[in-house]
Amino acid sequence: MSRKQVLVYRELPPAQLQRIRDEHEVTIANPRVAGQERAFLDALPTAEGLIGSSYAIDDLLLKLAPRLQVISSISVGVDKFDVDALQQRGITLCHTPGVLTETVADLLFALVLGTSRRILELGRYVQQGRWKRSIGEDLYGWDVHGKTLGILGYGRIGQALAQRAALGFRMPVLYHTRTPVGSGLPEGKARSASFDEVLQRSDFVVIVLPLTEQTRGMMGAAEFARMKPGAILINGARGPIVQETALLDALDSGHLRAAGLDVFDIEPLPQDSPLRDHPQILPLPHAGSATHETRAAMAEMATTNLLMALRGETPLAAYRRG
Ligand SMILES: NC(=O)C1=CN([C@@H]2O[C@H](COP(=O)(O)OP(=O)(O)OC[C@H]3O[C@@H](n4cnc5c(N)ncnc54)[C@H](OP(=O)(O)O)[C@@H]3O)[C@@H](O)[C@H]2O)C=CC1
Ligand SMILES: O=CC(=O)O
Repeated sequence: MSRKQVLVYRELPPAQLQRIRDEHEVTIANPRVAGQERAFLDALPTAEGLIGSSYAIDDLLLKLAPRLQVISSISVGVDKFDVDALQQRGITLCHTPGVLTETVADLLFALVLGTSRRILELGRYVQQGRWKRSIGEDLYGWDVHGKTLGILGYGRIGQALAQRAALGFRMPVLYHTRTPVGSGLPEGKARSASFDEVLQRSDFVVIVLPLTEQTRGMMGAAEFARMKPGAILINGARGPIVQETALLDALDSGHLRAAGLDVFDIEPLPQDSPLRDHPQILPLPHAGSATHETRAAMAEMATTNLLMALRGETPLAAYRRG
């Protein structure tokens, strides 16, 4: 089999890089790192395979890469890619579903606990030397067990989150999804509900949807107004699903109690963003899948996808719009 040109546009563990080098010629250039964008653009005209993530690959960029056969994303979400343009050009898009599901669900549940029990605020209180006597009501949190958890998007991660909530914390679960799906839980633990019912009845609304034309901006002022007073919003999906200004208004007015955000409209979050230091926001740096074990598994799966597709084999996970 002939060796092909592979452009690696995000860091890969050495073992995975070596697997690619064993079969192909490799160029490493991360366009998000200062000084590497030129090398990235220069490598596109000859690139036959691309592996990386977190960088928009649109039609304009694809025009610069006429030999491209495969893109392997080190992510499950594929919103950074112009999927229609890829399909028209016959380029295979691979991603990493499944290997990160449980890890992301763990982090989403950490945001549920962290917002309601005010973990960030209480930790800072101790670190700043302000803990001089037993804390009072002004620092109390709110119970999580027994509260209603609403999930927008009931796919792999949504269902893993529901298991934690329903079985571990006795939380009634309401879920909203596009295609009807069973709860996967014992009778009475979770049920499907309309978008409105999830908003109106849930104490926590967790977003685990893909970013698409239908979901972009889906949570705005009208949707926050329909949420229960004192409810908490968790966004573990993609920033642009939430209208950030409307969220700030809903928090500042006191209608929503708190928000746990792993994702933002612009990432990394700009230094002057009002979401960065907001007292009711628990912000994380898009860390859903960021454990040693899971990032290693994602890199391995993405590398396997790339190598299989370049050999003409069916990769472990090729993405096609349904
Ligand atoms: N914070 C982080 O670090 C991470 C974030 N993510 C985000 O989580 C998302 C979900 O991942 P995963 O669970 O593996 O994906 P899945 O494809 O398994 O689940 C997505 C679910 O959303 C549903 N859905 C899609 N569009 C709509 C809509 N318009 N209205 C209602 N439901 C809809 C899907 O239904 P249907 O079957 O009908 O399409 C499906 O049930 C990813 O796309 C990514 O954006 C993922 C990993 C890490
Ligand atoms: O956000 C991460 C992903 O895998 O998608």
